[in-house]
Amino acid sequence: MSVLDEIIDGVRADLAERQARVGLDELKQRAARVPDAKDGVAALRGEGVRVICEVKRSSPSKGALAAIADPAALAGAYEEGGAAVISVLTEQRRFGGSLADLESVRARVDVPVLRKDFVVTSYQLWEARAYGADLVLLIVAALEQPALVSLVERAESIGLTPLVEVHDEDEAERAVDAGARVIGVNARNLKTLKVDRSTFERVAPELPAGVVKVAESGVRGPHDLIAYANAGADAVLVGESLVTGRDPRSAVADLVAAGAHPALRHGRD
Ligand SMILES: O=C(O)c1ccccc1NCC(=O)[C@H](O)[C@H](O)COP(=O)(O)O
Repeated sequence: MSVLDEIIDGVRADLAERQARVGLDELKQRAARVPDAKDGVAALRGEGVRVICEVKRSSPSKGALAAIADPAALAGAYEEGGAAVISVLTEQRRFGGSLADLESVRARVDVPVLRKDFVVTSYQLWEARAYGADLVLLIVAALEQPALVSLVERAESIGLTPLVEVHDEDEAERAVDAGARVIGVNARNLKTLKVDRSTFERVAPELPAGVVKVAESGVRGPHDLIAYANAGADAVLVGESLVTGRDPRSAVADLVAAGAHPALRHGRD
């Protein structure tokens, strides 16, 4: 069984438990009380390379990364450093996240918030909205094409911007066919968990000009952001190097400054 399959088995078990506790109607009522979602596309497109900063406690590849006692404070530091979007991992078993993390981050920051999880049903989209997310991750490798298409449409219909994650050219084609407006190319191979930064430069040319292109994983500092930007990235998604470094606010500020350099504009759409 692959790591992805193992993670999804756990996600389905936890999901069944939550669905037994909170019905869909109750979730929708809660979502109706949350302010309208912010526009994820607008947040990720524009001058400079946008930086998506992740609240990441642990991971299947590295185990425990950081004891994040106050995810809202960390997200606040990211926002002060210039983050365009805050990504919150809500998967519990392998990443140590929760919907409570999402809710507390949402209450703290003004920038859009991404629910990063292994979404397999529309119930999880309603959860994302009910806990204040503006964007939601959909992983192509985790979904058959009809399910992907339906989740992209449902996410958009309830105001969420789907960030559709791919790992190769075939998945990129599926994401485009599903109507994704924001596509993330993840450099982390889900079978080996190894990061290969060249994945982005190989896959990104398959994506249409109008799509927002996000380079995910493996950003250790400004030099990696610059390399991704030169390969066409509109935004980068950064987790580990921010939660394991000493000063998240200044680390984000350094990334944002590197991404704002005028020379980078020539390599991007
Ligand atoms: O991080 C992992 O080990 C991992 C394993 C299996 C599926 C997903 C995984 N990570 C999710 C991510 O996509 C990253 O958290 C995100 O791109 C940030 O990457 P990094 O900056 O390298 O922490």
